[in-house]
Amino acid sequence: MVLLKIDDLKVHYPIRGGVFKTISDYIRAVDGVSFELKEGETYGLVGESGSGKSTIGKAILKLINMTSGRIVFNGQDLSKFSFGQMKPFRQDIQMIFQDPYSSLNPRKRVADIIAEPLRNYQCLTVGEEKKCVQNYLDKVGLNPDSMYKYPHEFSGGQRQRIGIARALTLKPKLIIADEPVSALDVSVQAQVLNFLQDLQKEFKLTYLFIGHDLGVIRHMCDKIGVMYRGRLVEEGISEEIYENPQHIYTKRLIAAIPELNPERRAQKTELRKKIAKEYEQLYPEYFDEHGRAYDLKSISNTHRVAMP
Ligand SMILES: Nc1ncnc2c1ncn2[C@@H]1O[C@H](COP(=O)(O)OP(=O)(O)OP(=O)(O)O)[C@@H](O)[C@H]1O
Repeated sequence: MVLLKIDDLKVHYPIRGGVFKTISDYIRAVDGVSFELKEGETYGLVGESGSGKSTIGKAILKLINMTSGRIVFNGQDLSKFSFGQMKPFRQDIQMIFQDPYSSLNPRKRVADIIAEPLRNYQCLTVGEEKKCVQNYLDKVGLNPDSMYKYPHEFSGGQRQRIGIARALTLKPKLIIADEPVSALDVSVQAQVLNFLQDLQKEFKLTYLFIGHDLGVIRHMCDKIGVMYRGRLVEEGISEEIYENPQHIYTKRLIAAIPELNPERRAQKTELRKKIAKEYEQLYPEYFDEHGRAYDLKSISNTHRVAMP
């Protein structure tokens, strides 16, 4: 069964510009993206920084307003609802954020951080709430007695587990994991990824997994959608995308994965150079006069459209 269907989603952010510094332009952060996500599946959205991945996650939760398109979750068209009307659906859709250092309120104890969603949606007694928090701490592999500690008393990986526990308390159907391991040490990344897979089986979760590391995405996802400058340029079964990439940007992503085998390393470096050249020829407007690629987040000129 299809749990989430995104249909021709557009999110254009107004930006200030022009002589009078009024809002005159838009950044087409997401520009006509469609894909669907089946129950129990993990769908990976991959793409370079600024390609619009997080914007899709935020639009699903109505944290930002979409410009046009449809987002259908569990048979309900979310695009019709206001931020307030989304409340019942927020139980079913939770988000895990990229940075475990800034996504947890440093002034709140872990018990309050994890219990916050419960307090918004359920009326539990103090005892029930405590039991629930301890249960979820245990589920994410943390000591239940640590519920009275503050976030700074935990490591990055442990903090991400606290964020995961918070996301799980309302028993969601869909979890949007926005680069959940990119801020973590490589040694901790694998632990958290495997742990997310275990939770998926236990809680029958569906993941929309956002990332830019194709190695991680391949490990986690059944299907991959490759985002490029606000558009979905390629989509397919993970292995197929990996074995036979079609779009030049997907080829670049795959060529960027480090090669451990010393014999194949030289081959890969050559391939990387060849693809870089092909890319530059296809998109000369994305490079400066020295052949350096522009940073998408800082210029975004290619996203701009004049206001009608
Ligand atoms: N609130 C905002 N106002 C204006 N522009 C924004 C806003 N948020 C994002 N953008 C722009 O929209 C584009 C897409 O941003 P987004 O954060 O969705 O990309 P991303 O692929 O998730 O990047 P990253 O991997 O770095 O998180 C970028 O050009 C960004 O600068």
